[in-house]
Amino acid sequence: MQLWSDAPQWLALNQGRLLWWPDAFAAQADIWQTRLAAEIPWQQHRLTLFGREHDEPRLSCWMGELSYRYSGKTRLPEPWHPLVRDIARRVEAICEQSFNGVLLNLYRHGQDSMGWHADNEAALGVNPMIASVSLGASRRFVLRHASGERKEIQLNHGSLLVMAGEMQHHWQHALPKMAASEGSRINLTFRALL
Ligand SMILES: O=C(O)CCC(=O)C(=O)O
Ligand SMILES: [Fe+2]
Repeated sequence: MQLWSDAPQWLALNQGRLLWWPDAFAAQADIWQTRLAAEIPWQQHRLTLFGREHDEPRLSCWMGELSYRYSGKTRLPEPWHPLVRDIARRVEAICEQSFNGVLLNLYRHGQDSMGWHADNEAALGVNPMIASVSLGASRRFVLRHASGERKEIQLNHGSLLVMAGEMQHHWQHALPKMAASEGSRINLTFRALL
């Protein structure tokens, strides 16, 4: 599924919906990427897989007003960075929804990734809206429904993707590994915690 347009459009999914706007922040994307790469306090977190600890294959930073518990760990929030707060306000205006936290991810190269998961923590509420801004290297975002149905979106520099409706109950998503030579990518996923 690859759609190009200069206006946001809602894509109806089986049990969920997506807002996809490839050019949402095309004009600001370069400067945002440069500043966030340099100014965010990026952290290397560890994850436990089959009883063994590993570095997560990306750097990240949880920012906002509340602690966030996911994957069995509690993350204390970094205070809002002024630029991230500015991006949040723009995303809120498009989504007509307010957000009180954002998970920032830094994929340093193509071998950094995120495995299959749903953003379904209880703290996000029943049918959360999650708004994702992508900066830098274009990466494949893959979705799979419980029935086996799959979708794929190429998350390009400056794009906005919003997941909404009941999709976190029925779909998982992932950012697969690619060639190591891929450039770096920053992703911001805005969330509203209860
Ligand atoms: O990097 C992405 O586009 C996906 C990030 C994601 O799914 C998450 O942070 O929960
Ligand atoms: Fe996610």
